[in-house]
Amino acid sequence: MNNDIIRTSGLRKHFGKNEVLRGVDLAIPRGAVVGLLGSNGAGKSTLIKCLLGLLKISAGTATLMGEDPWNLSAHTKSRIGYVPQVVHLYPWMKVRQVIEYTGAFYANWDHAWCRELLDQWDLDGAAWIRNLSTGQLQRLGLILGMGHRPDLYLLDEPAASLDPSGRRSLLRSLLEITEDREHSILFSTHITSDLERIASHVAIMGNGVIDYFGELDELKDSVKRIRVHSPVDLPPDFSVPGALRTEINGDSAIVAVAAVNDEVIDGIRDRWDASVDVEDLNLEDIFLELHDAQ
Ligand SMILES: Nc1ncnc2c1ncn2[C@@H]1O[C@H](COP(=O)(O)OP(=O)(O)OP(=O)(O)O)[C@@H](O)[C@H]1O
Repeated sequence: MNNDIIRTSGLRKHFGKNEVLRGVDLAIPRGAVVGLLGSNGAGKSTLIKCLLGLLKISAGTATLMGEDPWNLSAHTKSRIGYVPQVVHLYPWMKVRQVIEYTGAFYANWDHAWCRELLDQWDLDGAAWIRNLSTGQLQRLGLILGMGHRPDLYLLDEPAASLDPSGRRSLLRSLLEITEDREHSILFSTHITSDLERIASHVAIMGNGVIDYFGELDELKDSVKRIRVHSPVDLPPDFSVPGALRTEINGDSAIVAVAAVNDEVIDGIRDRWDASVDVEDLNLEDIFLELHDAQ
């Protein structure tokens, strides 16, 4: 039996003529914390919904905890925690009431933990849902999606409406949850600094496919910016193997490279008699370089 909590192969989803997912291949190991990056409209929410069985895939295959998402067993459903991008709740209920109402659907609801999260996330249990701000609603949505202590968390932009202190509390809770390397998280986000703090893996989506999936550290080790200074002007066709983007300015060049290694650096030094400096990039820069290179 393989250890992947989520697996897709050639997963496609179209809405009428609009093909949003165009062959997604993904294998997420159990215990991974995966940050899903992609531009607006790239298909992140659609992928999460397909994995949950909220949308039926058009072609290809997918498994979640070894089951077909469209026919998940009740047991597997009870092990998933989903928090949608937009949280809709009953406006006539109070915060504590909606937590108790939701908890009643689960045999293993952790009431004590929910009280702790309410406290940590500064939510008033006596407040009316209709009076909550967008960020407070998102905090409550997270508690409702997590209260049954799921094994797999699918979080669609969980921090989008949170203020810095809310984001920090959420990240702390997610770090605690995943400490044991048994729980898995797939979360979409545009906030790369959050991703860098908690993710073990990164998936980058573009044009309905996964352009990159791998360990965060590996990605950061391989994509670099190099600065080349040559004694002579560099020609317009100056190129470096694996270059994502090249900016030439007389005798110097700045190049973003997908897979930097000693061979690449030595090759430039020998060919151009140039000095080469290698700079680390943060995840946001890496995402933009990979995105712009498409
Ligand atoms: N139910 C639907 N019917 C028709 N089109 C849809 C439906 N759901 C999503 N789409 C389309 O699929 C595309 C991808 O949307 P999706 O919400 O998955 O993107 P996303 O990567 O999550 O974007 P964002 O970062 O803006 O949240 C969009 O063009 C959207 O209009």
